[in-house]
Amino acid sequence: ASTSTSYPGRLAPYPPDLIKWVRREGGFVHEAVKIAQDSSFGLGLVAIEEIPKGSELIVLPEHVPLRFGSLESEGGDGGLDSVLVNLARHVPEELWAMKLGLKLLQERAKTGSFWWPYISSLPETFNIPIFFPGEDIKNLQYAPLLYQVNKRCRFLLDFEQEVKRALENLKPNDHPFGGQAVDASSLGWAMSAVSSRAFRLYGKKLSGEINNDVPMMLPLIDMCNHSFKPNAIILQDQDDRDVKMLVKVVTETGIKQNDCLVLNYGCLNNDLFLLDYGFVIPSNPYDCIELKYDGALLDAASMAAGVSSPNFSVPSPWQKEILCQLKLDGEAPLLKVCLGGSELVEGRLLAALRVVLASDMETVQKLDLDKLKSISVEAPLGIANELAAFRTVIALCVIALGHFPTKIMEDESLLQKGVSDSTQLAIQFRIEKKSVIIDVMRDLTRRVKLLASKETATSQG
Ligand SMILES: C[S@@+](CC[C@H](N)C(=O)[O-])C[C@H]1O[C@@H](n2cnc3c(N)ncnc32)[C@H](O)[C@@H]1O
Repeated sequence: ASTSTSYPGRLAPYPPDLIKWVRREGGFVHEAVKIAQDSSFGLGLVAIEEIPKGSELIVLPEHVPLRFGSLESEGGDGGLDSVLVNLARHVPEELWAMKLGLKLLQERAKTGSFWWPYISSLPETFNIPIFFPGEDIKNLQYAPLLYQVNKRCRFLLDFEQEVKRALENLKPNDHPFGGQAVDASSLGWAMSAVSSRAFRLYGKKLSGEINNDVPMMLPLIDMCNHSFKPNAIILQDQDDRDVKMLVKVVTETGIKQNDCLVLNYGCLNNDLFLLDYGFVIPSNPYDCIELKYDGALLDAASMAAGVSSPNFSVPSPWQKEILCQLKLDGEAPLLKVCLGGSELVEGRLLAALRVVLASDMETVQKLDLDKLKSISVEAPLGIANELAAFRTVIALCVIALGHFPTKIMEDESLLQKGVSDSTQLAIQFRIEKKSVIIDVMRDLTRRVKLLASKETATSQG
């Protein structure tokens, strides 16, 4: 019970010891691995002694991970419920977490579930945007994320009705959730539990085929917090004795005493970290902002940047042709483009700017698209063209910054006053988005200065 007291806010006040459970089920847990309170990230796994690089930390036998079509013969009883399978068909692919969430809810409701030791130690609540008060959803101040949050909330409300209809006239024995009521809030709990803890790994799908993208919840392993500089990785291995797939966590670096064990959840932007996990990473190198490729907006930005008569709204036919190849024009275009992240300016946008701001068709057509898309290929259409393209992006950044109703300084002083957890997350999120824009502007300004000095040097020479 002494370790149980360090599980605040878990489904059961005193969940069973997860490490013991994994070992009892035939899994392996390194003796120096313990569950501990991580100062700011909830619970985490900690090494209580030094562990050398390449050591196995945790090995889960095949029947321990929880998947939609879990190997019932080993863990639970009976096959997958047909009501559950039918309900899962209503879940769009992008909300895959809800599908596995249905299975989680079923196991949560089942008396004596094989996974109860695991489920009872899951958080009782999740601080992610679908649960934010309306005011804090607005506080995010960033339209693409507001759109995603609203979409998920709407889905949960519709799905609640779908579930109610499916459960209406069922006999108690056929009820997939043991007769318990399921509403948008419990569905939201399950979707968040999965989105914040599941990993997509190799596994058998319901059809029996092996797939490398099967979402599963990995008891104990999912106590590892995230870092872009992980000291451990997940590996999958076949058991020596038979063909079962084991899931392992292995150290990637030597681990010092008292270090937390951290995995990389993925090179994700802050939108996904916030939506799925409920946290925001400061100075996240993968964070970016989304813009819509829009001729009128680009004309305005480019005029503000000093281009006398930009023609983004009415590109000439040869330019239009290239824009179609970039999927920025033509049938079913993909108009969402990004600034920031590892690319700085999304290749498709950069190529479009270079092409539409160029006047000489032949020079453009001599170059392949990959060169036009790459920021590391310097000024492929000449310095003046590159300067106009970069200045247009800087002006786009100014416009994008203007869409945020508050300045970073105001946000910071709000945070200092002390606010609720959800307000704090929303404010941190928008500070990071604005920082991305400012960083892009800073980088491009530096490039513009360098290019301008080269242009002067050339013209003087
Ligand atoms: C897979 S669980 C890890 C275990 C979790 N800390 C717990 O208490 O159960 C993922 C959750 O841990 C927290 N977390 C993990 N890494 C984090 C990080 N780098 N910054 C902030 N929170 C983090 C978030 O709440 C996230 O949703």
